[in-house]
Amino acid sequence: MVSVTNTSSGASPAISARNLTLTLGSASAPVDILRGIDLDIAKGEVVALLGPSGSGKSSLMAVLSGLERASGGTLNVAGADFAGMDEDGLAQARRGRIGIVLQAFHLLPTMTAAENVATPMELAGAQDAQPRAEAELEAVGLGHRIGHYPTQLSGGEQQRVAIARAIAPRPELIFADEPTGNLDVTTGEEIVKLLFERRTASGATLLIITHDAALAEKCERVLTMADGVIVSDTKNVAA
Ligand SMILES: Nc1ncnc2c1ncn2[C@@H]1O[C@H](COP(=O)(O)OP(=O)(O)OP(=O)(O)O)[C@@H](O)[C@H]1O
Repeated sequence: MVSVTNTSSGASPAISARNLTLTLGSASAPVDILRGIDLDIAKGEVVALLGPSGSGKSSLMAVLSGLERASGGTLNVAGADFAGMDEDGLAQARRGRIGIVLQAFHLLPTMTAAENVATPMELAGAQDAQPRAEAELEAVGLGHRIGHYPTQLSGGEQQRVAIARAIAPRPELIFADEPTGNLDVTTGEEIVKLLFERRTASGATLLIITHDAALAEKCERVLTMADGVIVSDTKNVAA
């Protein structure tokens, strides 16, 4: 891997965080999980987030994606002031702006593939949720599976549905937390290829947590965390 220390600062970043902190646990036993994150991610950047288990990767992603409120600092995501919002505000701000793909798929078992993809768009008020869901399922290679329920689909197929669900609303940002963690190596490689293809088609910014060095090499930029802070930030010249 050819890498250089990152020096870019996008004119209009997709994410801008300053001294971001997250403290959880109880009042008598607080745990400082994020300990001062400063980060700018430019629009359209593809960024890998690495680091040992427990270093705070998922916690950082939860805060940046609006699933968790920061305890301190400033955070602007896709033009919205996330640090100043309560949980309802964050839920509203996430809608349509942010797509999330997790290791464990998190599809709703009582809904078909098409319903899993269309429902979030319907909740956001999209009139064309159904045709968009079907088109995105087609694009991830599941056009023949739109009426199937998650239990009728393989792990790789379920993750394709989750990718379609994340991308169909045309979000500005996609967050993926170890999206291949529950898949075998070959299926995982197919899923990464698909995620990158769909990301390229949409132009969205992508932040992906991974333990896979080969996957990190495919990203333009690699952030490494340790003990609640970012300890390195490099650009992959070859990516
Ligand atoms: N609700 C919580 N209360 C207290 N500590 C927590 C809470 N949630 C997470 N932690 C702690 O925060 C630290 C960071 O966890 P996080 O899941 O963000 O790490 P990670 O780098 O994503 O790890 P992994 O690679 O294992 O998924 C861990 O030490 C974890 O135990």
